[in-house]
Amino acid sequence: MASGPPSGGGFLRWVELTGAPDGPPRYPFTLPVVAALRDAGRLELDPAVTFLIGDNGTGKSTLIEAIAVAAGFNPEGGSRNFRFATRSTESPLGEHLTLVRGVAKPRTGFFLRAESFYNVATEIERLGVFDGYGGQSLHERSHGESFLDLAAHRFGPRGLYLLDEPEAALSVQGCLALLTRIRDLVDAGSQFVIATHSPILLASPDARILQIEDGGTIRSVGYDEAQPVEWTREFLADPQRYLHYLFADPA
Ligand SMILES: Nc1ncnc2c1ncn2[C@@H]1O[C@H](COP(=O)(O)OP(=O)(O)OP(=O)(O)O)[C@@H](O)[C@H]1O
Repeated sequence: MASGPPSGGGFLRWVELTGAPDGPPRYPFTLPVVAALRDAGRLELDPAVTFLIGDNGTGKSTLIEAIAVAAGFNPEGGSRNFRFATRSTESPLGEHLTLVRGVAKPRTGFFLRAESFYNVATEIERLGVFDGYGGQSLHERSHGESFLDLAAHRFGPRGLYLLDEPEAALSVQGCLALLTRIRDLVDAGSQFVIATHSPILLASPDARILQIEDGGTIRSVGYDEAQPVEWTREFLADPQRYLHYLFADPA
């Protein structure tokens, strides 16, 4: 591991929303977070690690997919060389985003979507490129093992990594392993943008945490005020009290 503070890659500096398709507004241009992005003018990214957090349905996947498409990744995930499509459901948001890039270019990169990772594993099998992924078909590994294989073997220095809920398959130990791997890759000049609900991943040192709030506003928050951290802490401090209220018969 390198000494000193993590530097990150700084490949993507910020994201701007420029325009919208003609005609009546449709998904994703109807999402409050998209309107908030337009009003804000730009979404500043950290040179090392940026998290997107927010409740279910606030638009984190939509945003990260659009950033991935604008950065040249396959909307279903994979490296920039992947061009397979099992079902075209990507939104047109990526075509309307402008990515303002830093001076350095990433040497490699990957877009990981937990929900379509099965299709990425199938594509890796079809291409027969197991060596870069730990030497074994990812279909022969558990869901969590395959995510960790990917991070350990396919992710490398000076990479741009866009991850959508990578914790979906991971145990607490798995999240801690990924946290360590992210830290090492940041020290080796990589940049991450990660949509997550995981209070463990959010502990990534010096990360920028962008929280999508009610009404779609995007606010930069500290670790302790990040919703997944605050609410998980409150629940774990007294689970019985929460269950009492949750299961109470409505009066
Ligand atoms: N292809 C689509 N067509 C229409 N609406 C969509 C489409 N995909 C997503 N949506 C809607 O857009 C909203 C944001 O979805 P998105 O998946 O981006 O949320 P999210 O913040 O990633 O949620 P989660 O935390 O549950 O993964 C949701 O209300 C969803 O129903």
